[in-house]
Amino acid sequence: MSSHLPEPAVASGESPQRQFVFISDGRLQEAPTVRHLLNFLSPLRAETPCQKVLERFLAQPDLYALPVIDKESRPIGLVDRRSFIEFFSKQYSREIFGRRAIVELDSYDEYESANPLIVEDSCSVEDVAQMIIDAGMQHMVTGFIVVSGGNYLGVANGHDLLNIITQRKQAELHYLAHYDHLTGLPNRMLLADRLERACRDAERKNSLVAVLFIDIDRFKQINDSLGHSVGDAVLRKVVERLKLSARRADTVARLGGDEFVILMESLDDQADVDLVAQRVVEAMRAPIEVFGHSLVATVSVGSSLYPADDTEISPLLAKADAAMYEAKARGRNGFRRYAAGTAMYNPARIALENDLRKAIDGDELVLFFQPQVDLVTQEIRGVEALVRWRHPQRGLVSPIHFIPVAEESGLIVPLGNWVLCAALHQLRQWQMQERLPVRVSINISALQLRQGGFARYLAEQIEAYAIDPCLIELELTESVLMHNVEGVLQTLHEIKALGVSLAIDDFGTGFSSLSYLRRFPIDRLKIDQSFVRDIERTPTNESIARAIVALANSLSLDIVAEGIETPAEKSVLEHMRCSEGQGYLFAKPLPAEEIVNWLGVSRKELLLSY
Ligand SMILES: Nc1nc2c(ncn2[C@@H]2O[C@@H]3COP(=O)(O)O[C@H]4[C@@H](O)[C@H](n5cnc6c(=O)[nH]c(N)nc65)O[C@@H]4COP(=O)(O)O[C@H]3[C@H]2O)c(=O)[nH]1
Repeated sequence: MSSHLPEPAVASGESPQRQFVFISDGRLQEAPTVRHLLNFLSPLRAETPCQKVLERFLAQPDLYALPVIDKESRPIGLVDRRSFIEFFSKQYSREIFGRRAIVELDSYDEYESANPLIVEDSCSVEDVAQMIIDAGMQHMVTGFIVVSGGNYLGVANGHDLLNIITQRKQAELHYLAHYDHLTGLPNRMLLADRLERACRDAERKNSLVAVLFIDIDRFKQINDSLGHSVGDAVLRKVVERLKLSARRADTVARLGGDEFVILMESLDDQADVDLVAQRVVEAMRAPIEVFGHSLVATVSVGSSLYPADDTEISPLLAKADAAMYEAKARGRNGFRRYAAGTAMYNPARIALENDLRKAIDGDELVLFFQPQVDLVTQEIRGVEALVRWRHPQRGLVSPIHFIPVAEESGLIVPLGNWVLCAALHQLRQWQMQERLPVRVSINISALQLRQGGFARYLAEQIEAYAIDPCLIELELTESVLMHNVEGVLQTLHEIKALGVSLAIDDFGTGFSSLSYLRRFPIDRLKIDQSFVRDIERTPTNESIARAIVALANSLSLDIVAEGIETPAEKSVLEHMRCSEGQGYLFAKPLPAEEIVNWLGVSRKELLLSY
């Protein structure tokens, strides 16, 4: 190792953090190593004359740094373009030092070389990301040297590293959002997606799609009497048998609890559905052996058919569910097809839907507001309106429980309209009291936006409540932008023309191309709270949040980080120049009157505490 070039930081692949898995399309893969990022770059040798180094930099303007190796091909340093060129730009330096070897340079004060990072090719990308964050991010720009057994292989650059980490994180989030943890089966969300695609295909090909709804008979008894671990083991065994009963191309999904669906695509004949349903019922008759117990877990199965029974996704599932209930009512352990006379019977769900309908018409819904604050000054910049349901029996119900029911039943449209009007009404109150002249963000669901005339409805409400439109922001999820692009684009332009701004909620979780950001008239990105959680000790979260902030800056978009719970999370985001934040650290969602108090009292405390 030369004494002239800086001491490199060498990282081996033996780090204990290497158990990461790469998840794509539901399959587990090995964690990628830096070998995936390798670019060959012919290195310099310690004795290379300075003039030659300068010539290489001039010939390749996109090189940030050049690696230096010794006679045994071991990296000994890195020549940083900026400091080297700055040094050489002085005419006298070129003349005096042009023919000297690079190793002789560091006796001169002007020359400062970058401290290189050298990593073994077996090192995981997560470990390298952590090292780069620990070292202060400069290697994101200069890149790092990759070695094998200490010998020079090539270099890798920070952009490729960030890309691969972002992709992995998105794949992990996609997996968590679309697959069931216990069984590894597609979950309700992925099923809905596949069902929608299958129906579109069927329409083109003039074929059929079937939904088999499967529920384990008396599963609750197994769980209650033998415990959850036995229950879980039974569920896994049931899944094995369902997979064996289904055709190869069918999707077996878990809706939750003991409910499963088999989605059968590209069918020509209802008889195929009956066959698979019978196979499922038969397959469950043999006892299941778990933890020394021999249990029989029979199932009830109901089916519905696209397009004969329904052409919409939710009713199609509901009809298969209703047929399954009929099979249960007829003594369980059997199969029923949906028919026109089948009672649409799912008591819990129907009760919730009915209650929600009444809640929208009555006065059980309330809006809470959560502050969005400037991370540097702690000034309030806006509030997000979040709906709550004060149920007479169940108490305060979280939107997590009733928004999905509202979406599936179409009740989200009247509910969303109620939220919009209530938020504008509140904004008007604050304006009149000269209390809170801040932006109010309102969540808008895809179905609402796709209703014809949404922009007109919005304009009418803005006029009715006499609100300055620049105080209104609509929050959309990435998925809203993915379907019917032209129609959505037009509506968004109409909304923007009113002077209302638009934000993308839960940004980064949508698994979508970023190119739409340029196409759609978006004003703000909200970094999803999953990237904010423990950001100070989770390198992937930090890299992604940093990438989102950089992306927002480069497209001149505003940015808010969601779900900030700790001073450490806030501090990391503040340092990466994320301008605004929202989260329990500042305030939980609060009723309208408490927000005003919060402004008066808590903000002073906030100012003192950070
Ligand atoms: N763990 C943690 N959570 C935090 C923190 N700060 C805020 N949150 C919660 O994160 C959620 C943020 O809202 P969202 O992403 O729009 O997610 C919302 C939104 O998708 C939906 N939602 C709520 N209100 C409406 C509405 O009026 N219309 C529509 N369409 N959806 C709504 O329900 C979701 C859940 O709402 P909430 O339960 O109010 O949950 C809120 C909020 O209470 C924090 O520091 N830590």
